[in-house]
Amino acid sequence: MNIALIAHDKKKETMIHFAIAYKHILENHTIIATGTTGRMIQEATGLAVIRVQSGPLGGDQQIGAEIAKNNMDLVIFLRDPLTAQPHEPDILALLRLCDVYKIPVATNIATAEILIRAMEKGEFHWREIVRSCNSCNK
Ligand SMILES: O=C(CO)COP(=O)(O)O
Repeated sequence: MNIALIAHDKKKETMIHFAIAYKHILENHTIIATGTTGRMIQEATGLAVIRVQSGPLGGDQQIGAEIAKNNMDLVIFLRDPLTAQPHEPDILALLRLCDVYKIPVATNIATAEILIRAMEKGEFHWREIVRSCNSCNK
C-alpha cells in the first residue's frame, strides 16, 4: 500500500511519534511525504521515505496528483487548524481529491490511529481491488 504522511509544523512532533510507534506497520508499505515531514520521519525512524516538495512549494499538489492517479491508499495529513497556511488552496485541493477518489484520509491523530490499526488488521484489502479496477473509480 502507498501511504502519504504530511504534517504542518506544529503537528510534526506528533507525526514523528506516530511514525516511531507504528514503524512496524509503516515499514511494510511505501511511504510518500512532503519535504520537511519526510526528512524528519527518515531521521527519526530510518524508514525509507519518498519525498516530494515541501508543502508550500507544491508538495501537496504532487501528492494530490498521485491521488488523482489512484496511487495513494491512505493519507495521513496532520493539519494545524489554528494557523493560516500560505498554500491553503493546495491543502483543500488535496483533501478534495481524497473525497473524489474515496481515499481514507486522517486529518488528526485520533483518526490516524484508527486508520493505521485498521490497516494493520488487513482491513485495507479492498483498496487493492479498487486500484486494479479502473471502472470502480467512476
Ligand atoms: O505544508 C505542508 C502540508 O501542507 C507540509 O510540508 P512540509 O512537510 O514540507 O513541512
